[in-house]
Amino acid sequence: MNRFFILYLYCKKFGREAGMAPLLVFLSTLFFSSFLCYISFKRSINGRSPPRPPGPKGWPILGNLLQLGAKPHQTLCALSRVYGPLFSLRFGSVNVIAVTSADVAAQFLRTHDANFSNRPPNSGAEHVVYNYQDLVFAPYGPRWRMLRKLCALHLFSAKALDDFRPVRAGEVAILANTLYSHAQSRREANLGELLTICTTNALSKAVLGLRVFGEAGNGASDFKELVIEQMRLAGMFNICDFLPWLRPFDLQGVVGKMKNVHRRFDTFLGKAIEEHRRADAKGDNLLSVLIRLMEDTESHGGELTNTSIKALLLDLFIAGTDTASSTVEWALAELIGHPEILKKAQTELDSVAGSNRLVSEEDLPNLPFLHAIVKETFRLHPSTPLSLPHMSSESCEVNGYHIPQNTTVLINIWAISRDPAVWTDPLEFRPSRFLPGGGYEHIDVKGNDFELIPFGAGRRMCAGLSLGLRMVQLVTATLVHAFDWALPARQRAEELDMEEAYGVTLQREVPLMAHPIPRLAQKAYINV
Ligand code: HEM
Repeated sequence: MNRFFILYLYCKKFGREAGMAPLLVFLSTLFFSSFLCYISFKRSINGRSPPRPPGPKGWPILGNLLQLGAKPHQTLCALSRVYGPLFSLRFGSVNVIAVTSADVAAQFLRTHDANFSNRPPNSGAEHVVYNYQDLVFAPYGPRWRMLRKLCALHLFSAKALDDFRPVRAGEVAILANTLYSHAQSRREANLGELLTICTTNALSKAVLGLRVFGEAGNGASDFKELVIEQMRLAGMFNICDFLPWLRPFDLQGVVGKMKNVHRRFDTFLGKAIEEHRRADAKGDNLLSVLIRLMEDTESHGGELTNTSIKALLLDLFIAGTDTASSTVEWALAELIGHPEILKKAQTELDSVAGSNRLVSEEDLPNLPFLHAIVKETFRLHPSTPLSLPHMSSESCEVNGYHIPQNTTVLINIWAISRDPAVWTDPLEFRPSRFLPGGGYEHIDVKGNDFELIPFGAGRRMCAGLSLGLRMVQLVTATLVHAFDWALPARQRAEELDMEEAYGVTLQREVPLMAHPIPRLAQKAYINV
């Protein structure tokens, strides 16, 4: 700015002395208008039109895709040490923003929540869940609202949770009984596998009125394979989602597999709907309720169709089973590695539930240390480390940066809950931090405290939070109360592998294998 002004004065002085009035007017005008242009340019850079967030340079065409590595949540956390808690990336032709601090996450999911309530397009939503007819990928609007309301009322409300309480108790008792027989025959248990069976059956009984794992003759084994295949596909990275001109080629064969899974799911769910219809949809499971509601078009404006019901059921199985079971598996692995914390939790459970029966949901309000263990597990091992992606509907300004329309936003839940600026000794498993006097007793997992958001936050936060949380608390409590745990021969607790494997949910790289050792009276395990 000073340079323009000095030049202007210089021109004025020497021009006048040389009798060059017309030239002087011309030059002064030129310099003055340049000066104004310069000012407005600087303003547009600094003020009105803010810059894009910083970020690593990418490759031509692919952008930063190749830099993500096998564990993108860890890579993005490392990049935030260089570029700060809000930085930009490019995945093929898609603009992406990564967020790694609680404050910035609150700006996206609270201050600008409405603008970020859509999900970016992806092949899974198109080919598996009936072309965005489901709840997880539905565009933010009336249909999404209707599906969310239906689930909130008939599956996740306090009344629905109470109605299905015996179902969860029954499945947890079957799990305890199975572990007891492992103990009797001195077999080690594959915890991940048994927990997936338990959570999926508890959900499928509430949703379809049947146990999809472990019962012959109802297509259950086919369904089991399907759930597993779908989870594998959901964890795969389809490069064509980011380079749309590659779509016709399906380079990784992902779309072909998705279509196959979709067809099989469709047949299974179509049959389930037919059977429920034949039985006049009299049951109290969610599918019966939805079929009854479908007849009453006024209640849903014609939006509830056979297809949207199937899409919703698919969502519930994909979103609601592995999330809960992997969290419990991590909790138990941490407890085996910290025997003094396991002991303290057992003492609390014994004092509330005794040793003649399994712990029940009615006991949960009296187990503060158990709740602290669950929170600490969600903090260190959030089951969806990058949450689900959000997308901006319009361009906007966040934290002084310009975010263009249709930008994908990845909230790194994993990095946020390990942020050393917020958490003391962030990598230590220390549940007592959530107890009174522990420094973090005010923090909850329900989307209000952005330092810990395993279920996300804002309008698109987890629809099944109430059920997921209840299930994780009950199953963890049961494993801790009913058994002591020993690792297979020669494996020492302090050497237990805690490596993560990235996928649709944050699984353990090495499945947790352990020997259950019953610690309650025998009758507690056989009353199934
Ligand atoms: C430990 C258990 C669970 C965890 C940690 C978890 C976590 C999450 C997260 C992080 C999201 C994305 C939120 C966002 O986009 O901001 C989500 C979405 C969702 N979850 Fe869960 N979840 C769990 C259990 C469940 C269960 C049991 C169900 C249903 C049976 C469920 C159904 C859903 C649905 C339908 C959505 C999409 C919501 C929408 O787009 O409006 N989740 N969950």
